Amino acid sequence: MEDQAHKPHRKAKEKKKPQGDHNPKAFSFSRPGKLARAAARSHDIREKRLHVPQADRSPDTEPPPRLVAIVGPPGVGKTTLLKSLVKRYTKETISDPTGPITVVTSRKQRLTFVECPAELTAMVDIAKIADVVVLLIDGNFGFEMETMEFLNILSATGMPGNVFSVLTHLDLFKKPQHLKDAKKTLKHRLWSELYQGAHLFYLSGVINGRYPDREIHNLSRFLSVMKNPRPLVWKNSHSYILGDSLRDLTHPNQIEEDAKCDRSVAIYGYLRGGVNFSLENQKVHIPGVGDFTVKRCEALPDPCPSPAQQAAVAKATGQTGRKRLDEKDKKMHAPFSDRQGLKIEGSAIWINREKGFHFDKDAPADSERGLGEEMIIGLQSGGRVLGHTENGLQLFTSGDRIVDALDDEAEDSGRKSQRTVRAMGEGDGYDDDNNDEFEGDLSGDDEFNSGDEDEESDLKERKLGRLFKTQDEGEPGDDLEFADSDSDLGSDFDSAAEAEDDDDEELAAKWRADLTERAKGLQRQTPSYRTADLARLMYDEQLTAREVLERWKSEVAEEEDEEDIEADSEDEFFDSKKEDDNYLEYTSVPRLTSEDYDQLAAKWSLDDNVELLRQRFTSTKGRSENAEDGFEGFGEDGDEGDENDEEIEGWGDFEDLEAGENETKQPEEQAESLEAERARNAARKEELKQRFEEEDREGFGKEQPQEEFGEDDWYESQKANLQKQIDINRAEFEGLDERQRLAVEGLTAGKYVSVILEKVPAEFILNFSARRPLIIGSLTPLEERFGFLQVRMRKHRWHKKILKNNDPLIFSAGWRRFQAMPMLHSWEERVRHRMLKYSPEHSFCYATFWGPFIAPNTSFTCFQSFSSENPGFRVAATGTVLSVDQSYEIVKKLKLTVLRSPSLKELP
Ligand SMILES: Nc1nc2c(ncn2[C@@H]2O[C@H](COP(=O)(O)OP(=O)(O)OP(=O)(O)O)[C@@H](O)[C@H]2O)c(=O)[nH]1
Repeated sequence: MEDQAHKPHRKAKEKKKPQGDHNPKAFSFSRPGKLARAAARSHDIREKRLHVPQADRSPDTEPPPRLVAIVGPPGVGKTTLLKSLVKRYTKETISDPTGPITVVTSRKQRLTFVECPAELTAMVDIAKIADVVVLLIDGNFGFEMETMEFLNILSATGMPGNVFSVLTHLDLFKKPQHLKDAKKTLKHRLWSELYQGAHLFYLSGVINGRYPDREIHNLSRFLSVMKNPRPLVWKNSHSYILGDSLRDLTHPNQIEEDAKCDRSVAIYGYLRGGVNFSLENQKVHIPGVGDFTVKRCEALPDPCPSPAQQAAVAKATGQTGRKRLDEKDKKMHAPFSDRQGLKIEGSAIWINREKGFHFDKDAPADSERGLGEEMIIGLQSGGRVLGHTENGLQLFTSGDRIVDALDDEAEDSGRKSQRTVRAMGEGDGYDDDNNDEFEGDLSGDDEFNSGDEDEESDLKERKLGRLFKTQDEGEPGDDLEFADSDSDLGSDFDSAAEAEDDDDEELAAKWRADLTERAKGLQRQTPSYRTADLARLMYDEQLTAREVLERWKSEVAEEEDEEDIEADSEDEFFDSKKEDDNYLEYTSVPRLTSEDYDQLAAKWSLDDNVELLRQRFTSTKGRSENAEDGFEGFGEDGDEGDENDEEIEGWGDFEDLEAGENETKQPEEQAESLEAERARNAARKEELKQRFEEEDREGFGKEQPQEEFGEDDWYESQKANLQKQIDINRAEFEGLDERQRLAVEGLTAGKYVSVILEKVPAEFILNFSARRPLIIGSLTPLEERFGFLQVRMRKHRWHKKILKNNDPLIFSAGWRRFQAMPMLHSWEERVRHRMLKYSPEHSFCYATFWGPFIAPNTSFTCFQSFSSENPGFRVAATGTVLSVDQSYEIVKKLKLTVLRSPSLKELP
């Protein structure tokens, strides 16, 4: 056979030779858009972490229970939710929860629930202390004024890390589609108020006076597992207590003699916040009551310890503790509340169900029993508590028997119809027809057509926007109106308010008269020294030394003003006052007499001296030949010469002058004093060196390697530094015994304490209601003083009225709520503050008022009235404190501010 002809092999494809350095496809992305988004997101997440590092002030021991505030409009279901949550955590039923209720929720965690009444004062106070906010919204009605007010107060005072919103009354929707729509709209509205993705829970219907267990379980899981949010600056720099019980310690005889006598009061509660609380003489403020000095503060045993805490105690004392959080471990502390028929007053009468008192009720009847035991057995007969007796309870012999006192609650299955809400005031732009229509829509009226887009959008608009309708037209616009004279203030504002204005004018005039006196007094006491002004004047070549000092102390103001300003009595307000003999010791500026001025003038007239002084500030060229002087920082370049000596001499002279010595010295004397000065400096340097060496032994002064930090490393290193300081502080206290430590360090957060206050007005006790939060907030030394505060504030866009200059406003700043009359002004051309007649409509303005000091950068909210009869949005303005001082300059007339320049030119 002939060889079979094979099909020839196909020629292999020639491989493409790589043409460039790399394959461009290998380095491209399949979906660049997605990648960009992913990169942006991971960058965002990284950036989020980078807050200004904050010292972790959480206590070493058990932290205080987290404070969960339940907030919402009246009748929205706050009490129902509180009861449901307490039942969920403790398996106990509280018929009338009042005041803070602390419950153990897990092995290490406890929560304190507090219901915030729908009063503005309570909402303002609670916003300052809440760690977690549960915001109740009637899903059937929509957002109400209280909800929006509270959210705005929260954002102004500092939003806590966790705000959970809960929609109630959802069972009142008849059609599922309406329910779905309402949920969706409310969710989006809430997200725009809080943040995208804010948690929203739904509670539908009330069974036996509580919300359905499954839904409560869901909410409670979130409450239990939430993370520790970043503490707010205000809370981290103050300590505070939310009082959960109160006792009047005043002797009964004293009250009998005079019912209105000042009381001694003990308030109990968990200590919270970032700073320690002194055992004695701690200055505190109770919102709504006033400032007090704590007589004594004592740490008490924790009435509601967490299982972990109990286990730790058991371990320390040698007893074996339980490992699991079983039913018996579930605890509650609610002294103000009525628990299962037993009212507990104060912490003195404390009955613990598990461990309070044990007796055998089945013991033979003839066995000896105390009176208390017999009463309890009587109550317990048949296993029923008061109100559960079959025959009912008869209070008076002739009275009816109350049989179903508690049955109402058991059968409470919620409302059958939509709840009525706070009515809007007249003129808010809604007629009744609209309201009716709206209610009908929401409660599932048959006419509602979910498919009709127009109507749907109408629903949304009405539901969300009806309470916050834009202001009427014709209100003053954005243009700023300046106050040119007193008569301008209020003259052309509102004809309807004219009569009121007249009164205001009178009051304002009176107030201003007082103010002038006060300002004078203050000016005399504590002149305001601003270093920025001093620096500006010092470098003004046209001024002599004397003029600089005088100007700085504002002495020239009076002379110049006399020429330029009309002789208006009120203008005295802007005059600076000459310094007086009441020169307070705490001023940091040396006192100079007129003799000193002459000496200084003589000295400064020499060009050399001026030049030398200039060098001091503008170059590092200085002395260095005498390293033993201890002034190494001034010059490293080794320039030697007489000039430097003179320079030092010059400073020596200045110091001598302070001591009152004559400036004109003989050269020998000068040389001598120079030697003495050097010797002194050498001694000081030696002492410093020794001190450093001592610290060096502990590794403090060691040469720190100059590290190059990356972005993250730098952040971490700052945090590590803070932690190091905390560790040093802790180590410092560790050597002390317990009592000493308490006396020096004070009580740390997490302790259950009693605070004893004296001279508390009787009205506090007489009008006390456990439903309102009782807060004790510590004050820093600055916050005890009064003076002028300069703030930047903005009228809230939902507040209907614009704010008028000098009109009283209620401020909520720090712990305090106080009324003040802010003088509104603008910061013109960065040179002067000029008074305004009214607040600008949509932008910030400045305001200055007399009030209690507060640290700059603290934010505040303002209200015209707290009254709930006041329809509309009550938050009038929000802002931040810029500075505090004893006097400020605000000009009223433009003339005042331009006049100075010609007089400056005349100066030599
Ligand atoms: N149908 C229905 N009724 C509810 C719902 N939530 C609460 N209620 C009822 O509304 C009434 C008022 O509830 P509360 O819990 O007392 O409301 P509150 O917010 O504590 O009221 P104030 O303390 O007066 O501010 C009670 O009768 C509840 O049964 C709900 O989701 N659906």
